[in-house]
Amino acid sequence: MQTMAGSEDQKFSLQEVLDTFKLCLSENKEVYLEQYVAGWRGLVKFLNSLGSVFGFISKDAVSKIQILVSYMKGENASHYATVQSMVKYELDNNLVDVNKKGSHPESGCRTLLRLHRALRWLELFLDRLRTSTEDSKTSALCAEAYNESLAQHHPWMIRKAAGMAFLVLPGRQTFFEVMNVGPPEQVVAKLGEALPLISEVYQITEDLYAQHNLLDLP
Ligand SMILES: CCCCCCCCCCCCC/C=C/[C@@H](O)[C@H](COP(=O)(O)O)NC(=O)CCCCCCCCCCCCCCC
Repeated sequence: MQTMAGSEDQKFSLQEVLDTFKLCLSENKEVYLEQYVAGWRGLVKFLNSLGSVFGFISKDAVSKIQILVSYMKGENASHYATVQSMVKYELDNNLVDVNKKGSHPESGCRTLLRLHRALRWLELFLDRLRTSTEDSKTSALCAEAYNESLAQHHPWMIRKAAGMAFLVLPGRQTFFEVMNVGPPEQVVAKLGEALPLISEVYQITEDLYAQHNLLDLP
């Protein structure tokens, strides 16, 4: 049963997500897995607060978060401190299916890649929200961001389902309210603060994956 504290816990705040992405990078620009995952947990909260139509999306995100957490808590936990150490460890030990699915269908590398691609969608979507006007349609902003990013990795069925979910997104005003940061000007300012952080985490991961030829992991 859901307790009061439990439902409080479910409340999204953009600030909280911003904070976790801030804490994501180490001094030498490695990406801490724990904070990365925490950032996604916050985003999933947001998605859940928008209603059950988005359940199939948040379910997939949660299952990927869980896979990563199980590595982070597993016997090789020390190798799963940062994205960099995870990539090195899994590659050095042949724990990644590189060309087609085989004995490691749920490697940390391929799992994180799915979230990484979704982070690009987030970056594009938040930037559109930030520069949107009162009469902008969130569904259109979301669809544009999706088509430019994640959609290219999704089969037709998923694209169709995603497109239908976007249509029932709340309007800009409600959307901004759910972010819990105050009036629209403040939301826009917060988004301006969050975006460079998200972009940096995205770019560092992208470069790392490119360097190791991991951008097309099955
Ligand atoms: C606010 C609107 C939210 C719209 C979310 C846009 C993303 C649409 C993604 C549709 C994914 C459908 C579910 C299935 C996906 C998987 O097939 C597919 C491939 O995985 P596989 O290789 O293991 O099979 N998975 C993925 O691509 C990972 C998708 C992860 C999506 C996470 C989305 C979280 C959204 C958080 C919204 C936060 C908004 C914040 C505003 C302040």
